[in-house]
Amino acid sequence: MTQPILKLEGVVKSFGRNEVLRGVDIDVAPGQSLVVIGGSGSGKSVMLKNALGLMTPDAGKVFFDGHDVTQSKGKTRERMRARVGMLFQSGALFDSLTVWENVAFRLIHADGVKRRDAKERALATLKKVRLGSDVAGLYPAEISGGMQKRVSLARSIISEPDLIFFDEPTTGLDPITADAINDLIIEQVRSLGAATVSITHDMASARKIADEVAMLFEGKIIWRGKASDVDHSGNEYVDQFVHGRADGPIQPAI
Ligand SMILES: Nc1ncnc2c1ncn2[C@@H]1O[C@H](COP(=O)(O)OP(=O)(O)OP(=O)(O)O)[C@@H](O)[C@H]1O
Repeated sequence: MTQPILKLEGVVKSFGRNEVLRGVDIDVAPGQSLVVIGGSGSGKSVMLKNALGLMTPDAGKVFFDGHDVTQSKGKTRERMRARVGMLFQSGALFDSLTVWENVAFRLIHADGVKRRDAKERALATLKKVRLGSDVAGLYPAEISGGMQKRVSLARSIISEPDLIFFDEPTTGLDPITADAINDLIIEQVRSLGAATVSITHDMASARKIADEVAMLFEGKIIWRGKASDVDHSGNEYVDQFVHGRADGPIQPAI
């Protein structure tokens, strides 16, 4: 089997008595697209943060391209981050920077690329997500939510990463704009040949962008399979979730 680009092995994370992750095992092959589904508060973001190194697991391991990065800091972690892109929930753009400065942020501040060259690359990347140079000089507050997501997508792909994390990429968008974002994600991820790990509540998005779907429930991955099998998984938890039923083994989070 090909070496996974990302692998979580028995990852455990608690906050006080709240045992959020209770042994998460998951791996993603290069170029593959995995979508992790799960209810509100099930620990999807915590899982992502542990994978990215923004949180350290209490137990278990995180491997990036075969290297154990669980405890890595400094240069080793930076080397991993250089190969990873991230689209945060709500876009997380810097309000005080223009669109192109947001897109080029990593190039200027981490990679030491000259401002002029970084701008050129930012403009080329914005073009890939169908945003013209007229938008590049605007501030995030001056563009729509759908455009902000496109800017975030451009920012996540500018370094041509091998692995991209998408945290709720379609949240807050109408279904048509969400679908256009999904199309852009698929197009750009394919052209990079990157692997992706996405977390979402949006089943339309999951169905569209995933090769495989995994479900997180009570701190563990309880099902994993092809996206095309998600409607007949034979798992009552998955079934309840994908059909959005309040009745079933999963209790609504209210
Ligand atoms: N830094 C933190 N300190 C304490 N508790 C935290 C922290 N981060 C997350 N949690 C807790 O971990 C649990 C899982 O949260 P998480 O945000 O991962 O859920 P989620 O599945 O991403 O939810 P949603 O789909 O609603 O975004 C919650 O109970 C949350 O309160």
